[in-house]
Amino acid sequence: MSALHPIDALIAQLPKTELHLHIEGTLEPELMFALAARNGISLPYADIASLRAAYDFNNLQSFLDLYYAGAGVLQTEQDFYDLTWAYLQRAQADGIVHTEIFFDPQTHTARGIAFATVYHGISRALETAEAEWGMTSRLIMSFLRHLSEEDGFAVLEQAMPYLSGIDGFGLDSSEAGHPPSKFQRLFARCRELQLPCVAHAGEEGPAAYVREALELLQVCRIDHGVRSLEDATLVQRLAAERMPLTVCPLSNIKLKVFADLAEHPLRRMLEAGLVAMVNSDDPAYFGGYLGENLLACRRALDLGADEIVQLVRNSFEASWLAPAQKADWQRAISHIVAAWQVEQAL
Ligand SMILES: Nc1ncnc2[nH]cnc12
Ligand SMILES: [Zn+2]
Repeated sequence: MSALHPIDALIAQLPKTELHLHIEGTLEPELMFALAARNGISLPYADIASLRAAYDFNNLQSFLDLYYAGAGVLQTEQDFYDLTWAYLQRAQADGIVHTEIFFDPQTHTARGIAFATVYHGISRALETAEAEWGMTSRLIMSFLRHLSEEDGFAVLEQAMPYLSGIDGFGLDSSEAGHPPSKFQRLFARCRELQLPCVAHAGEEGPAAYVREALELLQVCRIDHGVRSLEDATLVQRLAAERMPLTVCPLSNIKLKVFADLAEHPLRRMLEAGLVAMVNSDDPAYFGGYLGENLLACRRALDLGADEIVQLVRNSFEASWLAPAQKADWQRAISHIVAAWQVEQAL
């Protein structure tokens, strides 16, 4: 067996935060089958291997079709708890100390599941992780952009009793043909509620959608944003504003945004001064959680320790942790890097 690469050892030791994770995208095939059995639902796959074999996507939409169908096994509050708890256990094993997760309530309310069922299941797991391990989290309610703005207003109304446990709003699902401008009034309402907004933009859609997300939705982070690189003026602006871009490398490869990880622009994004960091998006479908994304990028792009540390630091900077907590984690990173450097010098 070959020895662990020294930078991979550093990746394992660093405290990490994840800012772009769809909880429904953490539904592993094993849990999907277990919940289907528990709820008397039959899946159109003979077994786990044939389900996994279907995870061969051509683009975002081919993934979303499977992802929304898979979420159909989530019925009860306990199901949402079990889903979230399974992710949190993996996150803890991955060295994640803080996570900001998306949930897509419309995926569930459209099937007759109450908003409260979804919300309480997820929040109870997040509270348990904080009580048991001190893992902090934020919960981001995301609107489905393939649905109408009116539909978004309707789910926002259902969310109102739970707003104290919701930390921000997002925009996801099929990007092409559903520009941020479609949700300008909805996001204006979200901002009136004094909560931060983020949006998927520039994943499959053009750089112009990133501009719209900034200008029309006034987001404080761009999810993905990789196609921003097609517009040099936009890149300069994103860098000057220190606008975070929550990049998801393995997701981009599985959804064929880039042909190969070696062609991924992550390194170029850092070189351009962008506040980019690595996230897992829908790890059960894309073949890797956060640590695996970092390891795969390190290998494919030959990232050095400085770049890995920059990505991890960017993630804490862009998080919604309080400034004092961010400073504590940045100090912790400095200590770990210093100890790692001493070890390397021996
Ligand atoms: N990568 C992605 N892009 C857009 N919507 C999503 N919903 C879950 N994953 C997504
Ligand atoms: Zn996403």
